[in-house]
Formats: sequence, C-alpha cells, structure tokens
Amino acid sequence: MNTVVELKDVERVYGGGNQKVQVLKQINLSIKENQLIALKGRSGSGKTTLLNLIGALDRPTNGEIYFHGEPLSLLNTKQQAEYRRTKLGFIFQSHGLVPLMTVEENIEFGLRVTGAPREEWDSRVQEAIDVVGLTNRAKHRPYELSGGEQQRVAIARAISTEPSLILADEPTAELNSTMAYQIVQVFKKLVNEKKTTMILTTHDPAIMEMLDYVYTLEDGRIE
Ligand SMILES: Nc1ncnc2c1ncn2[C@@H]1O[C@H](COP(=O)(O)OP(=O)(O)OP(=O)(O)O)[C@@H](O)[C@H]1O
Repeated sequence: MNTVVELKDVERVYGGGNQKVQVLKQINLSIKENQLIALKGRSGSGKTTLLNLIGALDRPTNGEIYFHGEPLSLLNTKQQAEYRRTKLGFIFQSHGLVPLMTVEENIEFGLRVTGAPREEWDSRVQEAIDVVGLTNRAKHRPYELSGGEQQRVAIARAISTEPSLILADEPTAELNSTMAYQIVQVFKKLVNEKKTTMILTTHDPAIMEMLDYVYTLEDGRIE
C-alpha cells in the first residue's frame, strides 16, 4: 500500500524562553492510502497542531513531513496553497463556509477551486448534500443553519471533491449520535471506495470503536 503521509521526528515548539511549550516531540507516523485514522488525546495534547502541520498551515520546528514522498518543507507559499487546494479537504471547526452562498453554492465552489470537471459539478453537489442529509436545506445560507448543519455542509464540501487526503478536526462534535454514526459511515465508505485517506480527531469513544486505527497523543508523543 502506498504511503500518503509520513512524519519523521516531527516536533513543534511554541514560544521561547520561559514561555516555551513543546507540544509535539519526535512524532513518527506513517499513513497509508485508504486508511481512516483517528487521533485522540486530552484537550491541549496537540491534535489540531498535528493536523495543521500535515495540512501545511504550519511548519514543524524540527523534523519533516512527506506527502507521497515529497517533503512539505520544500514547498514555497504558493506551492503550499496549491497542495491544500488540489490534494486536501479540510473539515475544521470554523467551517470556512462562504456566508453569501447557499449550501449548494458552497459545495460547488469547492469543486470549482479544486478543478473538478464542470459536467460533474451538479451531480456531485446533489450526491454530497444527499449523503449528509441536507437536501431540504440546499437553498439556505450558512447563517440560516444550525452549527451541526453547517458542520455537515463543510463535510459535504470536503467529500464532494474526493481529495487525496481529508483532515477533519472533530468533524462530528456538533452532531447528535445518530448523525455522527451516519457521517462516520460515509467517511468509511469514501475511504474504502475512493483513493482517499482521512485523519480525524475525536473525543468520542463510540466513534473510535468504529475505526481501525486510533492513535493517542500523550505528553507530545504518539502511543
Ligand atoms: N499559536 C500558538 N502559540 C502558543 N501555544 C499554542 C499555539 N497553538 C496551540 N498552542 C498550545 O499548544 C497546545 C496544543 O494545542 P492543540 O490545539 O493542538 O490541542 P488539541 O489536542 O487540538 O486540543 P483540543 O482537544 O482542546 O482541541 C495547547 O497547550 C495550546 O495552548
């Protein structure tokens, strides 16, 4: 199986002097194609920090991260943006939805920026909306939706582009348990049937039980 992401001795230190906090210490991790990985750990253990590093939203203080064998440290700012746009899907807590666009338009926008073929936009938008159960909200704008519904729009947008790697920070945090279960089934299906790999963070034991790979971050290290 191909390795999608590899972390070698990755460290992240914030601040300096008395304020110095070493959040990640010598993290080594290899993530293969078609894996759905959960990262758990107490609040402040560095889960979001790790996702940010893999998403090239931040750089490690030491160590290297490889995406399909290419070191992320060699990417300039423009290439980092290109990497995020064409290879990754983000489901982050801030949702990142465009306020003036409807649910459909937000998802279509994602397809447009990743360069998906024009003739597939409509069907992919409808399918993604259907999968997250928002068909009757398709013409609504984000401010008309609940937090959980907005979270589902962000999920629909990320899965519709079928990216190589999806990074999801607590993607089910605002969903009830039935909806969370359904969404994780959608993630599992995507990862099994497409060339997609996914890393999500969660505090929910029921979700961890549904997944094959669960890593714990503790004292800056991966168990
Ligand atoms: N920009 C920053 N400057 C200084 N410290 C930071 C910065 N970002 C994060 N931290 C610290 O790094 C630690 C890890 O934060 P992170 O957000 O990665 O944790 P987390 O495991 O995702 O937590 P949660 O489950 O609460 O979301 C925390 O102690 C946090 O205060």
